[in-house]
Amino acid sequence: MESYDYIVVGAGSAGCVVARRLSDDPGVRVLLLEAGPPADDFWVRTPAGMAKMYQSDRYNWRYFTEPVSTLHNRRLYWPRGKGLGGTSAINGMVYTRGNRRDYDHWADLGNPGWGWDDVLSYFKRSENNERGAGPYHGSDGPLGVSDPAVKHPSAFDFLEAARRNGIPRLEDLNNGEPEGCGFFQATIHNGIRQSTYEAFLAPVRHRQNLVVQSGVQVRRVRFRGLEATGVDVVQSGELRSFSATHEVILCAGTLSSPHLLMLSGIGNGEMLQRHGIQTLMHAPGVGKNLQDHFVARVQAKTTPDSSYNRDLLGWRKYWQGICYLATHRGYLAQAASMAGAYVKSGPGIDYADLQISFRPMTFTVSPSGEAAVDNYDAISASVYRVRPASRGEILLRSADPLQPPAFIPNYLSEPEDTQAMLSGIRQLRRILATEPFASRVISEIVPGHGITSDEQLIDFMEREGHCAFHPAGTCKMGKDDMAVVDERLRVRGVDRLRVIDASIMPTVTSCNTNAPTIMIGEKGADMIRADSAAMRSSD
Ligand SMILES: Cc1cc2nc3c(=O)[nH]c(=O)nc-3n(C[C@H](O)[C@H](O)[C@H](O)COP(=O)(O)OP(=O)(O)OC[C@H]3O[C@@H](n4cnc5c(N)ncnc54)[C@H](O)[C@@H]3O)c2cc1C
Repeated sequence: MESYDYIVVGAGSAGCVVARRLSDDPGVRVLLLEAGPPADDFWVRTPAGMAKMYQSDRYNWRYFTEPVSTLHNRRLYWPRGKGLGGTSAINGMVYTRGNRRDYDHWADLGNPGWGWDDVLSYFKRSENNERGAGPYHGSDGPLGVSDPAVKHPSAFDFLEAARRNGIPRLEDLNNGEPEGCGFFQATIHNGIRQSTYEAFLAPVRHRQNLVVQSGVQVRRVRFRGLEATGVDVVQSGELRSFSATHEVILCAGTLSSPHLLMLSGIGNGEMLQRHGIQTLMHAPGVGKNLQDHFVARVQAKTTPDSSYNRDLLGWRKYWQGICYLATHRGYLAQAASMAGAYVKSGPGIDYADLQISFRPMTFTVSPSGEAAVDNYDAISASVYRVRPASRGEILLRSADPLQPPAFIPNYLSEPEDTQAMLSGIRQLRRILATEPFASRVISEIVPGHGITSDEQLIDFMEREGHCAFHPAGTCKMGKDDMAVVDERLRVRGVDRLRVIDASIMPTVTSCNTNAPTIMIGEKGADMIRADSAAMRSSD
């Protein structure tokens, strides 16, 4: 059996960072296993390619939730990256960190070392921000972060209208205390998407001590007693195993890390038994505490100069293509949202609990799955409650590792989420109806002018709302009985096994989740190295 010091499972936002940082030490041998393919084609690297990635058979697991009873039993589409870079290779590239109080709260929950002052250095370490280094930013990390390639005039007007609604303009939405509006930065460098593969791993692929294997699906973790010793995999239809002399590290993401734990006998004992899996460790928290951001959108038809839809249609689309190829700028080099705001849903809220995003364009997902730009001039803005109260879960459906588990998100199951969203939609509409933005709007098309009462807006959310694709929390870090990992991200109750990805968040961050997950990867790798050094010195 091939043997390595560390086996990292899943080459996504966190996994590529962990593999890179562990392999910085030439004395250790690292194996990174990824179920999906290499993801280095033109459309992965080109920001506008996100439209093709959205339902790609090749780079996307294309999951669906179970019918959501609070949303008229709709099954929501849940894209997830599959390939080197994972979801960072298909996401919207918006670079946000949330609020310092998110992390201070993690520390208060019994996770020393995770407060904002502790994690800030890891955000900075990962980052190569085109604005240069500063108190909140780094400039010599692997991950390129940049301002929008084009700042559209209607985005400036959106921000001015927000300001006139009492939302202050911020130069940096990642200052740890965003309460205001501004332009989003993006994980794009010189017009190229910064998947964590592109940023962290591609530059070090030549390392002798780093082996990256794509097309390898891990089926379960192997154990000797309560000690993880390696993994069983399927590779090209064949079953095989790899051994790890130091540790196995699960970085398979919020939807798959708990699944792998269950398949390995770590989970709710009763559920495991029902599927014929022998319980190694009864851990009732595995798959619980699922949190996600639920989104409502407002769209409006606008004057032609307010939207860049027409720049992506007809002959102009080819012109944009030529500009992109020549300069790596223009509308093909944009992230999913251009500008946004963090606001409170009501007077009694401690800190901003709504994120608003604005884009001077619109698209429709066709039945074939491709997102196509609309052939009229329009803008889109959306809002979600960043700290939802609703909790979902992931349940095992089968002992067959190739069958996905059941995803039960329970969106809007807590009335306070619905109330906050109502406030969000109303605030968003107010901004769009304020000058200088107001005179750009011809008519609202979604939800539509007639939809104004609470009842109508709730019905709209239940029928049309979707998710922001930020599931987190299913292997939460903490000390209580439902915690799956401790503050050093070690799976509680067993040895030599960690989880390092978005699933360890005890509460989802008040923002998009890619940058926080990269930070978790940085900090997790650091802890592994520190623990290993401490062990060597005590030998
Ligand atoms: C469409 C979309 C848009 C988004 N937009 C943004 C955005 O603009 N900004 C932002 O901050 N966040 C965004 N996100 C969210 C963000 O990208 C994710 O939170 C983040 O990438 C999660 O990282 P992760 O490491 O936890 O998991 P992932 O990046 O999903 O990595 C998990 C990896 O493990 C692999 N894997 C799973 N199971 C196995 C197995 N059994 N064996 C081997 N490999 C396995 C998967 O194929 C995958 O590569 C978006 C997400 C989506 C889906």
